[in-house]
Amino acid sequence: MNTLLKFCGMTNYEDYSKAVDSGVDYIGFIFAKSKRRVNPHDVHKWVKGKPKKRHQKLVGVFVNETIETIVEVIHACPIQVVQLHGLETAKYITELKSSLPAMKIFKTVHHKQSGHRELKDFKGYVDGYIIDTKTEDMWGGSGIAFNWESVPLYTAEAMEQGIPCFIAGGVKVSNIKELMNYEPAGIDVSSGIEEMGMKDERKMKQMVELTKEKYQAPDSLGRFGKFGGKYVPETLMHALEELEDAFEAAIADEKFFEELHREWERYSGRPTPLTEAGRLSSYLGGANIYLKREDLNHTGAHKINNAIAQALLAKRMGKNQIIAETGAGQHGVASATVAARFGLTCKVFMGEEDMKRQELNVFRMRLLGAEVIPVISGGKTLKDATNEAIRHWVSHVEDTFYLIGSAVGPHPYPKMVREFQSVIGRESKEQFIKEVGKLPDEIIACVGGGSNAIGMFYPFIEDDVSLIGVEAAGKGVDTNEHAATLTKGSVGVLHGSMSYLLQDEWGNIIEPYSISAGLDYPGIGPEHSYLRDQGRVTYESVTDAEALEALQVLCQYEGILPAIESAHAVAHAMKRARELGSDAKILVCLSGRGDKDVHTIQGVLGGNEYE
Ligand SMILES: O=C(O)c1ccccc1N[C@@H]1O[C@H](COP(=O)(O)O)[C@@H](O)[C@H]1O
Repeated sequence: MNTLLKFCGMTNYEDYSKAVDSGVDYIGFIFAKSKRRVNPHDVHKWVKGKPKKRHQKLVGVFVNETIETIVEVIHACPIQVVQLHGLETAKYITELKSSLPAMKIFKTVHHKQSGHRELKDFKGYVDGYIIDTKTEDMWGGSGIAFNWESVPLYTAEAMEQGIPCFIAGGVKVSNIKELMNYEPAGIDVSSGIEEMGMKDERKMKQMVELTKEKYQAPDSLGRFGKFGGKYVPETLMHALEELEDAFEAAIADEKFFEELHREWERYSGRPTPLTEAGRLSSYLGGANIYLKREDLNHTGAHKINNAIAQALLAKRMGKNQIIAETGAGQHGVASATVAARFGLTCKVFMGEEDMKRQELNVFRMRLLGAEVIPVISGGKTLKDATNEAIRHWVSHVEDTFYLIGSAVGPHPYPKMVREFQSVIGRESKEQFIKEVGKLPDEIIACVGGGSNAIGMFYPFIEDDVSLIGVEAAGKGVDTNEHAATLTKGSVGVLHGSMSYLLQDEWGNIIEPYSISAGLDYPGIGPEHSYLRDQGRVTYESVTDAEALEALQVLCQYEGILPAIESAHAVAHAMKRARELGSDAKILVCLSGRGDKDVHTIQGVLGGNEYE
């Protein structure tokens, strides 16, 4: 579990700059009476001189200050969190919030016997707590620790309120591990990172290292252990390097994210809701199921998250033509949509078999102005469409951006798609903690190439949560008609990266099968192969019949028609809900809606039983 870390009391540009470089989550400035007190105009200059990293938040610390002064400080420098370190009351906080409605407020509670009860007074008023030692003459920054045996009580109360609780007071490199045994959500340090009145770079780095259990994949070559990499013709190497540079520069650029978030919010409709499936859960009689509603995105699935981001990247790189491959048609529709939105031309490669299964989506892509190119090689499905798209890219690499729709392909695509789809997991985490007061026990997502799953899992990878990917078992994993790559496959190279594949003993791809076009892929994103081998994610499989049954149950108990792909995740969640007790909470990524599948479903179920 990752512990949040705050470094407080920066008094000069050098110290602030070291804190930014350390990667710490929160950086604090003292605006109260203290040897560390700073002037907001200096803070403004320092931050302008060295912008913070995207995930970092700047905190202003105040003690029993007037609201007018806090507002003045906030207008003078870019603070995102106000830390109230004195005797401020809930009434005072309400007034402060009416002057600064968007501001996050952390309240310090000074430790005393049963101090955790005091947190109840601030329930609903604040966004986080700091627990610190009070000495006779200092409100904070004393370097003195309190008895950490009380830490779990504070943490539990804050968890119940769905917000983090930081432990402060006398934390040093030498005792931080001891504190971490009490599992605080966050740690706040000021004097413990100082050496002769200045912040010490080495101490900061050590603290970050001691608190973060970092999941660091892929490596600089794009490898997730032995998986991933770049297995492409020489002609594409330069294009991939150029793409990697552009992607890394974009994700370090706040402006790129500002534009991306604006598009996600105002064009696609993010954040998507978290829906408690109450009737479904009661029907199953076990765990509570929650659905992350990616089906409510513009164009009906999670695919648009990544398509918007890659299209913005294409524009940034000055490439006006995009190409895409599609199986179910959802990524094709998403690509055609963003091409229209951003004024790009779009060619979509689609297997002829999939074109028949997804006739309406083909029409929709054409309506959106895209050219849909039928692929007639191989099984005429997603693998063949991807082959054809790569072939086209090789000969048009100068002005063409290949917008890959899943976490597959050569580096940097798996990392890039994970980054852009992680919005699913980040939002879910925040929503779940807010609504349920803790993290889910299990998270379930369907896996074809694996983009909705990795987007959902990645932000939870270091948390104590079970992660389950669900593959398509088609007519059964013991038949020849399935797409269960991780359950039945072996390691090989496909579409530019190493991963598990469905292949015969000579390395020829075995045609996959699933009722859902989106899961009908013989490979899987390399990170899923890695996570499976590491044992961090468990992969299960669900048959066509089980998925269709789950689809009907979700329709009838919740009024939600899922995509057949997503119904695989729902089917496994139904199994698990029955196995787990009623205290358990399951989060399912409902990756897309089923309108596109009505024709297929009707074909299997017949039209009459629902009259
Ligand atoms: O650090 C200060 O000078 C300070 C002054 C007034 C209020 C709060 C202050 N700092 C807070 O104290 C703790 C950490 O202290 P330490 O690690 O024991 O030195 C932290 O919450 C700071 O925000």
